[in-house]
Amino acid sequence: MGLRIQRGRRPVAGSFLQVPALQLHVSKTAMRASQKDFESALSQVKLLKDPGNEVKLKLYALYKQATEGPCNTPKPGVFDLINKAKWDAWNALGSLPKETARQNYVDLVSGLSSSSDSSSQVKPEADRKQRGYETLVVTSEDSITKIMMNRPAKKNAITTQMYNEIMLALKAASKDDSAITVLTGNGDYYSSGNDLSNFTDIPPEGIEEKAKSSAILLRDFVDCFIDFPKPLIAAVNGPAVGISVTILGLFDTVYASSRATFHTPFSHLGQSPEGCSSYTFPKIMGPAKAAEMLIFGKKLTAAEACAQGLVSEVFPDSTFQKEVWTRLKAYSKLPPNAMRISKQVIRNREKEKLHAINAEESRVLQERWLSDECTNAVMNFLTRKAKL
Ligand SMILES: CCCCCCCCCCC/C=C/C(=O)SCCNC(=O)CCNC(=O)[C@H](O)C(C)(C)COP(=O)(O)OP(=O)(O)OC[C@H]1O[C@@H](n2cnc3c(N)ncnc32)[C@H](O)[C@@H]1OP(=O)(O)O
Repeated sequence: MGLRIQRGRRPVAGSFLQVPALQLHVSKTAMRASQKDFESALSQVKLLKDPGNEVKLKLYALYKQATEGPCNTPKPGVFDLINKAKWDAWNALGSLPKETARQNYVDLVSGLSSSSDSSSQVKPEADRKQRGYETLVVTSEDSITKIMMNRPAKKNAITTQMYNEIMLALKAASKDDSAITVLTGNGDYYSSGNDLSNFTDIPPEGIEEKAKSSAILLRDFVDCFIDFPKPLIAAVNGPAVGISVTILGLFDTVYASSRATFHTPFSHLGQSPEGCSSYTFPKIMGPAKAAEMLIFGKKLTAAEACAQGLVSEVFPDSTFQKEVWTRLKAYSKLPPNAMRISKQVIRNREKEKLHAINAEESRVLQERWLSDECTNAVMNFLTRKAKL
């Protein structure tokens, strides 16, 4: 039997970041005295830049308290992470009077507006930042588009939202005027791979439907790397796990910090290889070394990954950023059309094959996600019984 995490209510689409108070409408039960202020705060909040999940939870809780009074809905199940966090925040307000909650909401929004006004006097660096991404920081400078995974507190685990944002960023980078594109991570990890809480966001249609849509997402995600037309470089700033490792076989160059490790523990997770690694890894490092990684989950150091051809060059961690960016700035000055055409010559004859492999790996994984082996491994992580 597959993972059957029941959700009390229909899950909010996507991640919590897309959801909360920002989209709520004014309820008829809002208080008369400062209804205008409250309505104006509700409009204002939609214009603010993302205040972060913690503040959004506060806004959500105050809104609910102001419009409905004390928390009056059943506590969501333990795996219904998003709704449980929202419920906890609302419930924590206890019997706070509606009027006070409304006033607190207005005060909170007003505080956020003034801090966002002062930060809107942007520095030049902020200008280069592309807006609209919540899980990434995307910048374009010196003919380089840099896509940085930006969930450092979660080791840059890849949520559904992050998969979608990476696809958007790659599509934009393929059309912008940069010569090369770089993927990297913020914080101590490059990425811990698929965010295992993706398994808890089960729609009312059930786990099979979730597995089906996830296989489509995975396939589309990997297709973007297969089709990316410009030189694509990974700057692996720290440990890399799962899909963040497998897709490296689709990059043109991989630079690693001496602190990086490369780990694909698919069997441990009851899963199977993706990112075309079932084809690229044996080709890069030979079938025996690839099997140790992909079947037995052997973790490679940066030096080992370099010796086996997955990594182009390893830099000491202390000078990693400086050395890599100096190198990349030099490369980005090369004639962009020549680089793009060279990439096509190197990669194009494999493209059709890679798409077929991606489709097959995604199909196999769709079944794996419904297996007991996978269910148990994910549950063990989510209930804090196991880590890699
Ligand atoms: C029905 C099917 C739906 C599936 C949808 C799938 C979509 C496509 C999937 C494509 C296939 C991809 C496969 C993979 O990538 S497999 C690899 C998955 N990754 C892992 O198993 C890593 C799990 N994490 C860990 O083992 C440890 O966190 C780690 C060793 C990485 C770091 O340990 P450390 O002790 O240093 O740090 P913490 O564990 O305290 O981590 C800090 C916080 O970050 C959270 N975290 C880290 N990694 C993940 C993750 N991958 N998923 C979810 N959360 C993660 C961790 O829980 C901590 O959070 P808190 O501070 O809130 O406790």
